[in-house]
Amino acid sequence: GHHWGYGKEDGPSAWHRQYPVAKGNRQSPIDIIPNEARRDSTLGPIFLKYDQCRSLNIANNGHSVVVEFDDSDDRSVVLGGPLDNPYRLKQFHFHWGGKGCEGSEHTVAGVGYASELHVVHWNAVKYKTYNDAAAAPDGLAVLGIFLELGDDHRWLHMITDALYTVKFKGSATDFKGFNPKCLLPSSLHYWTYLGSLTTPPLHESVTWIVLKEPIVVSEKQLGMFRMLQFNGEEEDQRMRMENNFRPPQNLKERIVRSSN
Ligand SMILES: CCN[C@H]1CN(CCOC)S(=O)(=O)c2sc(S(N)(=O)=O)cc21
Ligand SMILES: [Zn+2]
Repeated sequence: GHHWGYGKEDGPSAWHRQYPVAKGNRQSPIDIIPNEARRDSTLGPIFLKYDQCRSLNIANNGHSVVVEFDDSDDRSVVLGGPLDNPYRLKQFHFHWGGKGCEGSEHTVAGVGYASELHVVHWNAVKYKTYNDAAAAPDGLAVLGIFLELGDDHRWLHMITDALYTVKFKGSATDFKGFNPKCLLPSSLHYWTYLGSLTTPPLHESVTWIVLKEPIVVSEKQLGMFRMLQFNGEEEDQRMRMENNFRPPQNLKERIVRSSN
């Protein structure tokens, strides 16, 4: 059927037709205004237990490039902060702009970053399957990490070197031994709020944990993501994968909390 995308006809402003929750009360991303975030002393630090994580593959799903993990046990989890129990690492992926344009989904006081990394975790304590969790109000916890342009990132090449193997939608290749810990900034201070998936089906199932400190990558490294294509290898129309971000949505009756 007519699939959603990021173009003029099938992009974020059209998603509400097939996914009415797009106009819901806890949609993501949002513009985060630091001065209006509530500093909450009951908010403890987050802990990322990734040392036993097992990456499986890297894939192009026609919307982004995704690295998936073995989530058959609690070997790699995020816990603490706003979370009532550990959430299991499932995958990470990116959103980015066109050359020289902003491409993050969350913005900070109206300012976007070049890109945004999402590390997706699910509540396997309360839900039997990932699919169930993805549709439940406390089902997912996504860590958002901003990417700003500067020097080369010393570990991102492990991902950009693999991008040529997943150029087209529907391609996937083995990607073992990658630990997302190497993509974290030095500080784990964060903002947190209740939101949604930023792509269809836009389920309002995400506790967002957005790190305040960006990581730095080079324009050259980020440019490698733009070699990816939205289309499959067999499709005539070649569409460069870029600007795969949803703009900020209405905060409605929500508050953003800030870790200390
Ligand atoms: C292209 C499809 N993207 C989604 C696929 N999934 C949802 C459905 O799964 C059963 S998901 O849970 O892996 C996530 S997380 C995520 S974001 N940008 O908010 O972090 C988007 C999606
Ligand atoms: Zn995302």
